[in-house]
Amino acid sequence: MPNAHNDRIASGARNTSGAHNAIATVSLRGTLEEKLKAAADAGFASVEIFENDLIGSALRPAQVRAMMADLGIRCSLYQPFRDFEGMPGPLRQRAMDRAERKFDLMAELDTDRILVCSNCSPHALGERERIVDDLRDLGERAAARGILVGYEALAWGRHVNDHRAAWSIVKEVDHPAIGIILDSFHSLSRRIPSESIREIPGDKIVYVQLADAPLLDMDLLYWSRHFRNLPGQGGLDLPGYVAEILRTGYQGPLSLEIFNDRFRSTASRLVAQDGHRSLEYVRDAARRLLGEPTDIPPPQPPLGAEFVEFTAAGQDAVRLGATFASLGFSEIGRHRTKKVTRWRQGNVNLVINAEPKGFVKSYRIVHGPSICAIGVRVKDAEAVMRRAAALGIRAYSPEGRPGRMAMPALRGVGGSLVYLVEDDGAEALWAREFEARAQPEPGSDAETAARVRDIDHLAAVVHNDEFLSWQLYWRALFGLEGRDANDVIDPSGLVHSQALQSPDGKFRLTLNASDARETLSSRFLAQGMGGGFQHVAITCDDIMATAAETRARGAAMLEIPANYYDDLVARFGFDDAAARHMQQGGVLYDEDGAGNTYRQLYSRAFDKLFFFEFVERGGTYAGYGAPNAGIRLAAQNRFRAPEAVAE
Ligand SMILES: O=C(O)c1ccc(O)c(O)c1
Ligand SMILES: [Mg+2]
Repeated sequence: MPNAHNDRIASGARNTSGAHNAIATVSLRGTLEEKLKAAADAGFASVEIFENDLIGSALRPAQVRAMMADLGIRCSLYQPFRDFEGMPGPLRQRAMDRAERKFDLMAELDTDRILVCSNCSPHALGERERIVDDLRDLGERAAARGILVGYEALAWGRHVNDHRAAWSIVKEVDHPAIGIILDSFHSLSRRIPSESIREIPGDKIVYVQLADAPLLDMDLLYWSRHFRNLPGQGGLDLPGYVAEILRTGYQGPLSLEIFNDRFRSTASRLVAQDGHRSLEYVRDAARRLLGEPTDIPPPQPPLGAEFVEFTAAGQDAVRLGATFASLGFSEIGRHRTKKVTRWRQGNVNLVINAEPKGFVKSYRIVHGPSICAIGVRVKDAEAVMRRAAALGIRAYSPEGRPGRMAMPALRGVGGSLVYLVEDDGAEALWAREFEARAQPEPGSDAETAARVRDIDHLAAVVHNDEFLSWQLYWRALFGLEGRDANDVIDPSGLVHSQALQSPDGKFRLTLNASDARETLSSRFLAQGMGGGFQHVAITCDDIMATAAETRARGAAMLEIPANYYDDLVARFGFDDAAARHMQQGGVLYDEDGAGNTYRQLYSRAFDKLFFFEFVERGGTYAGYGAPNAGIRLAAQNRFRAPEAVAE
């Protein structure tokens, strides 16, 4: 063998075979140049070059190689090589010739690994002996070039569609240049137990591709080509899968191979950054499953929401305060040095920040009066900050004034902030930062409103492009779990909704996104210039009393139509008087079938930007009143500006 060639392969193998993060070019939007740049910028050490991305590129392979060298990344896999094994007659020779041409190309790209996916051709023969012979022949050719071939079972392969079958073939081929490629989508979509990976020695795994996916009942090929997403964004057990791979001793890259229509239209920088985050998350989660040491602190689910901060100045701040008061909140504190007030009811803290400079001012200019930050209670804020840094989540520090922060903060996905409040230090923090105002007189509104308790959940409306980013952020950093996913019917289109919550249910979020241009979610995004928190749901002990009190204080509450209450009578057997009473209060109702109940009441929106909900949970009701969401949207829709309605 010529030495120069061997050295090249050896150095290529050295740089691309160690444990690192990789991404397939098919996962990213844009030209091949844009994809490579986005991957490098996000911190990936290597890429899988997807054949079509190269074929469609104006760059010659040598130019691609030079560009990768400039960017400091490598090509760790060339893929896919299709319809190879078990071909009849002359097609077999064609497949071998085709492989030789691709090996030439791989030398130009300076990559030493190729993916052969199981044959999908109608011509493919299923005879095992022939398949084994073909792969062995390919192994000889690959070995002569210093190339490693990985055989991947596509979930819809004609004869081989299960990694256990692929492994049994590779084992029989028994050639040093032939190994297996594992792809989590193909394995987990078919519900193949991940423990089966224990049969495979780590050094026979040539490459590992990872993708999560929402749990859909769908044709495998269609599901795979359009709905894959990043580990932590779907419903497959990626940590369990990766744990089994690491257990084999596999030392190669973990690589994202995400076929997803949305990713193809989202900025490649965002997908690449999220992708890197998702791999850090899944590697860490897998190591924890194995009981191995990890470099980063574990996810800490928030113990609750300590406060919600609104940015509003001047007359907006005055109107917002009046809105809070009408909902039963009292102003109980003023910041010692800033134009910030603290409002409280039960254990719920709302903050109005009217500072004329800094982050809150910029946020206000862009988004209008809005929720610019939330404060979450955690046990150990410093550990959360370290985990965030490892996941590429930026800390927030006010320009030029580091160390002046009362509590640490992180950038959220949409640009709002997430403050971390240590659970045992919350009261001391408020006392230090805020001067208390006179407490309300006994018997005042604030007293009767003491039946109000805590923040039940926070709801965000986000751009469709960012819907999965938000999920990854909250799952990877804080260990939230995905719960109800719903499609809600808005009068102007469909809204996707996803609930996330801490394992103990103390901290909950719901995310909403819509593609339709005129849904309330979409109009919020247009009006508020981007995604963010849109509503705050607050628990109370007696929602009928809260409904009466808010109205008595003149709060603008959302009216629910009479038809809804006729339907409640029909569905749940309420008597008419009870239904009319609920109608007067604008109270919506749901039951879960096990006798647990949910009652909810909405305020009108403030400048069409955000609103409040009171909820009374009866028993262990775990949802968010999903059957009522469409009713609420229809009611809010009636308050659209007349010119918008006339469109
Ligand atoms: O959908 C496909 O054709 C395809 C190709 C290559 C892969 O690695 C894969 O997982 C799927
Ligand atoms: Mg694959």
